[in-house]
Amino acid sequence: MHVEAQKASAVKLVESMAVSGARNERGEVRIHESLDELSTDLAYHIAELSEASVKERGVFAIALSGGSLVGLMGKLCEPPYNKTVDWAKWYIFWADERVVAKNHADSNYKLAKDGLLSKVPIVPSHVHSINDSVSAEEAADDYEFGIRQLVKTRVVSVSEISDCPKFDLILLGMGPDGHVASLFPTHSVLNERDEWVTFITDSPKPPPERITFTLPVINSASNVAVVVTGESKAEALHLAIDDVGPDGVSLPARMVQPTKGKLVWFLDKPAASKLDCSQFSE
Ligand SMILES: O=C(O)[C@H](O)[C@@H](O)[C@H](O)[C@H](O)COP(=O)(O)O
Repeated sequence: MHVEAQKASAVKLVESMAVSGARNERGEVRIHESLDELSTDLAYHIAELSEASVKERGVFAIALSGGSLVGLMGKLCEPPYNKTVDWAKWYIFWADERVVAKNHADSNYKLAKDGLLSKVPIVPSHVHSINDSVSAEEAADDYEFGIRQLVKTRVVSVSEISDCPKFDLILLGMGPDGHVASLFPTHSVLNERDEWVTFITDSPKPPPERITFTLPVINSASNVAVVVTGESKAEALHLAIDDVGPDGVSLPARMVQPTKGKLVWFLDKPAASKLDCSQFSE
């Protein structure tokens, strides 16, 4: 099938899906019938944002996370997106990374390389992975320095309201405890306001040493997509999205509140099972 025809049939497929899309002040919530539909919708969303960003800025600066997210992005490697996405304009970053060697099974870089980056024509010099041969603290400093250089050359734009980089898209997963990136509940890094990238050495989810974007950077992005699947996340998702008063305030996922950017939650039904859908408007 011709690429344009493939693109048109991808649009039709997404339009025909029974995704319940709704919004409250926590952003747009898209609940999917199956993981297959979620993956289809996610690939479509990312491809659309890439196209818009390349048109506007000539580049697409995207930050990934670890966990199940990369597997759920798999449809980007298939038609039509493997051909229609302008891969040469992509610049890849990590919203968080485990401080391990790049060939280690725990490496978020390795996960993305094996599952996505090696399957599409990304320019190798556009892949901004961490320096894995130094301490977590040095790796965080080094990563922030690298981003500062790319802000100067406008590969990453800068927020008009905070002194922060403005990524075109930051993709996050969420743990059953409500953590996003490597920002875990009650951890002091949740209060970090000065650094763009910080580090932890006591992650409750192994491995312990990690670097992570700080909340000001996440909340300065043009777009944030949080991808959450499975029943084990249902309670945390309820606290992150519903109007739960003070119960939710300290949950990292609830602190994801882009100042000017767009927030979209990609959920499957089990993850969304405890949401109070009466709060949403179409
Ligand atoms: O490196 C990491 O550990 C992550 O970036 C982390 O924040 C992950 O996204 C969530 O823990 C969700 O992971 P799952 O989707 O696999 O549950």
